[in-house]
Amino acid sequence: MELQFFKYQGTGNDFVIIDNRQLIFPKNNTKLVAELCDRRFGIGADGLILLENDNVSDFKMVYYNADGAESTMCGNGGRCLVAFAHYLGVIEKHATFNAVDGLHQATVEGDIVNLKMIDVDKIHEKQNHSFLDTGSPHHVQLVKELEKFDVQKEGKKLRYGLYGQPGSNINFVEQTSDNAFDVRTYERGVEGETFSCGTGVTAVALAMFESGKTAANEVHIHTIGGDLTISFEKKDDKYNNIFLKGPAIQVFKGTIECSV
Ligand SMILES: N[C@@H](CCC[C@H](N)C(=O)O)C(=O)O
Repeated sequence: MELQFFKYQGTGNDFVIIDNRQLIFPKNNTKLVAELCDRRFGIGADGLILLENDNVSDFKMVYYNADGAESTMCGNGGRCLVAFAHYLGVIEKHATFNAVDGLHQATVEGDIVNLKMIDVDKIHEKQNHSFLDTGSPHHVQLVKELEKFDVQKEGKKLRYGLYGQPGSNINFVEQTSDNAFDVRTYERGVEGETFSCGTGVTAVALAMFESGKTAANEVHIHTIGGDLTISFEKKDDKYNNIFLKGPAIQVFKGTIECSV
């Protein structure tokens, strides 16, 4: 079978995207998803996303990690899918779409996609880290000398050691100013460091606000792959109107022969 695909990246978090409105993609074929995401034997990506029709919104997002398993929400992937929907003409400037964690709204302006994330009502504050769910589970930990930090080794240890199954994504953070942080993320399902993680930087912004490290409700995050801005409101101990904003770019498109 010849499959048409598109490759997108959002601050270096990269995705294979497939227009599955005609339900052409074999959705239970974990091996195929992993092969397409393989950086040596496939197209190469941190994850694969299907754009599908939806009854109540502009489209539906189906997200798979690079290991081939369907997973929870992907913030950068959501932003890339909005850019793809815009490219296809499915949406104009505004979008409402359904994802595994519920309905999301987004706007597109040039290469910039601003995506509304789910509300967050619980942040677990521990001795040296926080844990919260921003659509996907995230461990947030401040470290010194982030640039030199062994994200792969320490991330893997915590991902399995502290969280077992189903595990968690692990974010290591260094504060750079009143309202800015550098972040490096170990992503479960990729089982390694990615260049950026959208639900991860969202978790960092909220955790840093909750613990008093910042008083700003617009936080700037620098990742290996680029810069993202997170804005939010806190009302009655609950975070709402959370937005994740940054670039989402089509890198290339093509076709690939695959056995299904
Ligand atoms: N890169 C994503 C997060 C993708 C999901 C994650 N790997 C998981 O399985 O929890 C993002 O931008 O949010």
